[in-house]
Amino acid sequence: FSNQTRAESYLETKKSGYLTMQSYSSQGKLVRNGEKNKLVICIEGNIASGKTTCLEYFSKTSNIEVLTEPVSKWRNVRGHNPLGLMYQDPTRWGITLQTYIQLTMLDQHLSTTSAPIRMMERSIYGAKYIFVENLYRSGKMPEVDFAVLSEWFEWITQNIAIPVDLIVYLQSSPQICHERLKERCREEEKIIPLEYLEAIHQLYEDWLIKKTSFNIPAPVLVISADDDLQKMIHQFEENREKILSGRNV
Ligand SMILES: Nc1ncnc2c1ncn2[C@@H]1O[C@H](COP(=O)(O)OP(=O)(O)O)[C@@H](O)[C@H]1O
Ligand SMILES: O=c1ccn([C@H]2C[C@H](O)[C@@H](COP(=O)(O)O)O2)c(=O)[nH]1
Repeated sequence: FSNQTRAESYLETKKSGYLTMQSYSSQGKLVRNGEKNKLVICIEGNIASGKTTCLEYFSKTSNIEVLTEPVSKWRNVRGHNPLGLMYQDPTRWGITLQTYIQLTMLDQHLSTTSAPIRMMERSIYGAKYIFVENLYRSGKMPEVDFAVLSEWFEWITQNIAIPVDLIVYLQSSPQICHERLKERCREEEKIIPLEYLEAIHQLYEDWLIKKTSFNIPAPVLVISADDDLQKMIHQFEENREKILSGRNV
């Protein structure tokens, strides 16, 4: 079998219509059915930087489908709470949470939408390059767990097309995020110290501003996110054209 024939015969058997091999995938990756011409915008940023608030604002625009992070799944998978477990004991449960997050993010990237524009909260890339990386670098993820997660990530990104047209980076100071996080008062996050948000911030800056750490899958539009809600809405409006055209120029 050539790659294409093998994939097609597998998918014929699967009969899900979810993924298919199509000729326009020049790299021979599996691609989503019927999603070729749709724009994908990912909103990245620290915890409590205002991503959900941004998505909620744009959800009122017609022709946009908004996909918030499936945090409810991360807090309850068949009666278990991997998010809470990870914060209690990151060394033991980091891989459990991040494996599940990788799966749910992939599922969101591959889901089909009727709208021509899809706006997603974070991405499979952010989960790996920021959160997995942070667990590993801080010594809280054993090397074998990091290796297994990395193998999974590389297989997925090398074999499945996960197109992103624009990354909107909500750049915020860790202190402001910490204040907002405390106000939001999500039970599992009560133990998050400022240092954790500072580490996440640094990884985001290295990835999307300094561009020194990992591959960036799309152009980046930076929006300063420390302002109050009124000013944020003003900034969203100022950047509306760029965001919805999927271009940062
Ligand atoms: N610009 C803002 N100014 C003040 N509070 C904000 C602002 N944006 C969001 N919030 C509040 O901060 C908390 C975190 O915002 P949220 O949108 O949930 O962040 P994220 O999705 O990035 O974790 C929420 O309680 C939200 O109402
Ligand atoms: O890959 C990931 C993504 C997110 N998380 C954690 C961080 C927060 O506690 C929640 C939700 O993130 P928000 O930024 O508030 O949307 O999930 C993680 O540990 N790993």
